[in-house]
Amino acid sequence: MSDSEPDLELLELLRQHLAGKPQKASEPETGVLESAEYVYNNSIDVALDMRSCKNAAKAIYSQMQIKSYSPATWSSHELHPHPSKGDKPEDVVAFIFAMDLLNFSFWSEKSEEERFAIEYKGKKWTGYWSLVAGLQRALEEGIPITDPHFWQNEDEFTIETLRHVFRSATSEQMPLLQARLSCLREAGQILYEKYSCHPLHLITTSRHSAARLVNLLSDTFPCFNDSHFPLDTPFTRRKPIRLLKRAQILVADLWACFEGQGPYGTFHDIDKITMFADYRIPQMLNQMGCLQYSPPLETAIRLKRDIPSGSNWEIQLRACSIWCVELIRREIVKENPGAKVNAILIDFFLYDTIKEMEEEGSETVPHHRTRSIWY
Ligand SMILES: Nc1nc2c(c(CN[C@H]3C=C[C@H](O)[C@@H]3O)cn2[C@@H]2O[C@H](COP(=O)(O)O)[C@@H](O)[C@H]2O)c(=O)[nH]1
Repeated sequence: MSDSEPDLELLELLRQHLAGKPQKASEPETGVLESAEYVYNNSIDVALDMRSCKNAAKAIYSQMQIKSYSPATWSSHELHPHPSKGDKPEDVVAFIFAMDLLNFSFWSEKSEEERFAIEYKGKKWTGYWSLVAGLQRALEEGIPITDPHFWQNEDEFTIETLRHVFRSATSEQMPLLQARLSCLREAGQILYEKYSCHPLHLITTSRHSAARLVNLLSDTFPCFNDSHFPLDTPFTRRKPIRLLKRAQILVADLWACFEGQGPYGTFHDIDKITMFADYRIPQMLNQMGCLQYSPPLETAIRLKRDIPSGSNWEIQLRACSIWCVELIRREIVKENPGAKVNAILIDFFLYDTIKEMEEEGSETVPHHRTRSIWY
């Protein structure tokens, strides 16, 4: 956490101490939506087309209804663990924590046949699903890849172990393998020091607040702290731009997996979670006409040029996408009072839809190329 940011937990404790009695401390906020709106209001390379957003809201909501999108959609994916599939809840929590520590940067410039892929259950899995398949396969092979004790064991858990866990069915290896090892090592050390070596204790510390858990993750684990002071940028604000993609998707995965219930899925403020700023949703929003690029940015994306992590373009792409999904969400709720829709379910729908389009080969503009551990 940067020095200029107040420690929300400390502020809460201070308030209660000064009051001499526990009082309802102000509910924590993640600051992501505020960051997104700020960047949107200062963007010159990314804009939102309001008519397309309005049309998208109608189309998205009707499709979500037809496909009955709900938190249960999460466990319907064959690779995701779930108590109904015989997995112990505590093991599911450990799986989701390990998965979202590593849930980044699977894109490849190779062809569909040559790109990094994991063979599991008789299928070749690519992208995000290669991560899930690799973790499931490792567990079946008796490698405790979701156990923070194992992550700290420098003799047993080496780069070779991780290479084996994510061994590819093609000549291309999983990207950023060393960075993934560092994420697990760091998280294992911090969990050991502060949370009795299990992510369960992080969740109980958050007292069923999604925002507090997101802040806890980004304040405690540097590899979850997806905040940036944009580089060459007109943004003059003092505070970092908070996007917190993997911290937020971790909370969302817990909420969706446990369907908003029980000790690990109940979050009274789950609607504070925004869309997860990755490389797929901006692509889908652009495909729907909602997100518009300046000519130089459009050219860079179409030519698949590297767009550096933390750069002005990249921050605008990700933050404006968060704001775009927020406007779509507001439009859906305005047109359908009482609709059971939040940014998480809209996001899940958009991700699944762009993946179907990728499968059908109907993407028209590529996703942007940024190689980073943040998404
Ligand atoms: N915003 C957003 N980003 C998501 C997901 C998911 C998968 N979530 C599942 C859970 C419930 C849903 O129904 C999904 O089936 C992965 N990603 C991100 O995308 C990138 C991987 O892309 P590709 O290489 O093409 O697979 C990478 O940054 C990864 O972190 C999502 O839902 N939303």
